[in-house]
Amino acid sequence: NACKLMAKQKVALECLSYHATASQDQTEKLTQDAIADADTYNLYSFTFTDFELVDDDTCRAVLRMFMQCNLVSQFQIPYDVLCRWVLSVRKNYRPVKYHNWRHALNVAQTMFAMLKTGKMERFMTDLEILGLLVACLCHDLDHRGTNNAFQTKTESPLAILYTTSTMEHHHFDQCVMILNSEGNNIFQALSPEDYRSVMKTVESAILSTDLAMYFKKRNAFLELVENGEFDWQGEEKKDLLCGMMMTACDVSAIAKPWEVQHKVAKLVADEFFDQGDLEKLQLNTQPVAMMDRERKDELPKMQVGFIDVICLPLYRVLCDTFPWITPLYEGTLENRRNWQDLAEKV
Ligand SMILES: CCCOc1ccc(S(=O)(=O)N2CCN(C)CC2)cc1-c1nc(CC)cc(=O)[nH]1
Repeated sequence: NACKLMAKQKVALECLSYHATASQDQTEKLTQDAIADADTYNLYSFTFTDFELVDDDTCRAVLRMFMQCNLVSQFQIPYDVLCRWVLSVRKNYRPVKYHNWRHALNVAQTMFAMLKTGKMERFMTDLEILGLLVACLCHDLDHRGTNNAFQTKTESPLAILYTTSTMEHHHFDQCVMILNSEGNNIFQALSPEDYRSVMKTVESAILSTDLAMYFKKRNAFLELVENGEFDWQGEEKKDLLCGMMMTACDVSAIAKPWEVQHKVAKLVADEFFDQGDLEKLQLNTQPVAMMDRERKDELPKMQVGFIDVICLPLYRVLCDTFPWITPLYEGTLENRRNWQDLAEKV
């Protein structure tokens, strides 16, 4: 009967989440590890890159960010629970070429730098800072290297579950699954009110990483800035600001020093081309230009378009209000010059 089926599903989910989370000995090892200071990982810089970090360093860098924001003591997160949770989040990223754990780490580090070096933390409560870092680390969980359109076209189970922002809803689901797994609930000491509030911040932040949502929110955000908004308090304004910050972090590879941007763009392109191959083979359809490896010579021109349509307008409006994040705008402008040079050469 239905009751029995529900019980079976609950057991299956618990079993799945057991296998989806970090092992006890991995957790114990990380819990014992000494954590280097923030400058060792270059965490306060907008030119941070993960390239020279070994996998275990990436987890230690995350622990360092949580400690620098004083989140562990502020929200009484048991340290072993935080270690297990970081390892479980890493475990639930797939080894796809771009949307993998390293991308999540880079997005979280940019958020850390925007809050600290960019001085944006002054507009955020500690609970919002906790929610934003958790959202960055979880925002692409279990990404398969294919986009929302591909889920719809292939009638994947995810597209049947969620018709809009398909992947982003799945990423949030995965975030909740990990938090609900034994020994992984970093929010366990929060009051029911704070728990509800931080989960709202995490859900809204993860869903705002769907670029389709970004275009909608950007206009409303622009209006606030043009009307001279300055305190950003109040749920709706804060939600808009957090959404813009999430997109700014999500695309921040575009602002990195050229050799970093160039390498990351190749990872993005390789993942897009893999999807294009799938569409040609599985769907027998012609992929869009950015996913068609036969049109890779148009890549520099597409990057200039990406910068002009998505990145520069966002960084410009954010820098107008929060001038200390100008390195993101300047880095993007520099890379526009580099991509434009390559586009003219072809
Ligand atoms: C590097 C390979 C080519 O990469 C791109 C090509 C085109 C565009 S686009 O702005 O024209 N646009 C975006 C919205 N789509 C719905 C339609 C196409 C963006 C990128 C791109 N995206 C990311 C984010 C994953 C990172 C990055 O570096 N480049």
